[in-house]
Amino acid sequence: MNEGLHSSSHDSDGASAGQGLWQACAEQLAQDLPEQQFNTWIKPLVAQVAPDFSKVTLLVANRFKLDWIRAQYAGRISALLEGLYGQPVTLELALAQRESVVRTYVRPTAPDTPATGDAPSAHPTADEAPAGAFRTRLNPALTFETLVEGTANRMARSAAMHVAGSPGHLYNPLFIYGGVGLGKTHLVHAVGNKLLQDRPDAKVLYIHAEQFVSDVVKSYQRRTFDDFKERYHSLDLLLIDDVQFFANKDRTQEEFFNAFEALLAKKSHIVMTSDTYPKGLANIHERLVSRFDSGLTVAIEPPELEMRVAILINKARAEGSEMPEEVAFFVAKNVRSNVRELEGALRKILAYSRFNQKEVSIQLAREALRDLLSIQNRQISVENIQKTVADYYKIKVADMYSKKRPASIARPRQIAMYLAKELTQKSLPEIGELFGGRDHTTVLHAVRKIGAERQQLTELNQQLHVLEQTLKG
Ligand SMILES: Nc1ncnc2c1ncn2[C@@H]1O[C@H](COP(=O)(O)OP(=O)(O)OP(=O)(O)O)[C@@H](O)[C@H]1O
Repeated sequence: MNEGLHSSSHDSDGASAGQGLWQACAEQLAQDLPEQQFNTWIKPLVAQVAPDFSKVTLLVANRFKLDWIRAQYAGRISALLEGLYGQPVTLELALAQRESVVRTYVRPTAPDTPATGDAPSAHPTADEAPAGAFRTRLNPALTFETLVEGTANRMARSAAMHVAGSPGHLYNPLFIYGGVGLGKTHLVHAVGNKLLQDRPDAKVLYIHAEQFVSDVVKSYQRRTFDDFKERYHSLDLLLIDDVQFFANKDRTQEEFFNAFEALLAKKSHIVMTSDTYPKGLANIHERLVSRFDSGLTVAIEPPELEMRVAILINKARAEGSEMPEEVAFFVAKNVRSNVRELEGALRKILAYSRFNQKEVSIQLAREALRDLLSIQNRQISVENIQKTVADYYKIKVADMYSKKRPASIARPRQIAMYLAKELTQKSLPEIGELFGGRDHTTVLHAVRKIGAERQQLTELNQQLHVLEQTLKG
């Protein structure tokens, strides 16, 4: 399988070990990716591995491939290398001929342009895409089926589904905004994929705003504006990602305004994403901002705990692995910021599990994520215990202080008191105070009761174990 994989090292001593690291990574990718993807993008890569393994440089044949690998695979490769080696590995992508090293696995960076100028970006344009491969630029893997629903994205998702089902009617334009890695790109691809599934002849284009800027500049340079207009104005559905990148690009904004008006006039649909709501956009013409806001504007929020757990379990399954719920809970509790980070954590855990041939467990997750967890270096507080226990038993945090007595609430509360005594330096009266002003004897009773039951009941012991592991990070 690996005959086509090349590897070289900066010195001959490290050569075979370096080769081993890259080959192990590539073998994993060969298993994880569809064969065609692997053969097209990964197999031709030449790896240079630093003797101490701290850095892997992948040499890529051309700019287009480099951008694509950076966008699609760098995060995954990086996590795999790190998982295999057990320590951070810097990943770089460089052009093979010129060896000019390009920074990698970050989001596409904004072109370095003067405040009012438009300049071509590093993205390939539609004309440069390999024949047939990226006509719509849709990623077929990003569908509604693979997008986990939760409170955080419910409104955006249902509006997007509506648009995919009957484009050109309600919610035009649809403007989706939210922080990084929350699934905006995924959602817009899902709209395109769904529409194409129902109407394979529909003209759909997904484009990142930077690519649009680049297209505008190129058509100015080459005087091919008619082609440009023909391409954009004839679409049935335009999906445009990260429109905040239009800031200060005057000509681009003008062309986008024209395309926008043309598309709306012929009842084509426009779906846009941004990191902020329309009025929060800086350096974008007022007439454009008011157009952005003229359909439906919806936010995507950071996913809540249960959604994060569901995402982890689903994604692990999609990778052919089962992630036990308690492990997903542990990871979701510790990785909160966004879905991209959650995916990164999952990849690390799966790579670590495969490489060490160990089953996925909390202990393994803790080892695989040790850097991430040590950064957090969290101090265990009573509030944290109350929140974690409430999440775990699906009760409200407020019930930790309330006077309610049903067993479904009283028992988790006792468990939280027990953990507070066990994991913090607080005294019994202090803990009682933090549990809604309860007497210290109530706390003592809970501590003794749970401590004794833990010896008898395997299930309780197991639950406490999960909670302790989660809290200790
Ligand atoms: N609800 C979800 N269910 C499943 N996967 C999700 C969900 N939300 C996000 N993801 C995944 O998380 C990753 C990051 O999402 P995406 O690229 O869509 O984020 P984004 O909001 O566009 O971020 P950015 O602003 O950085 O471009 C993707 O791999 C996406 O498939």
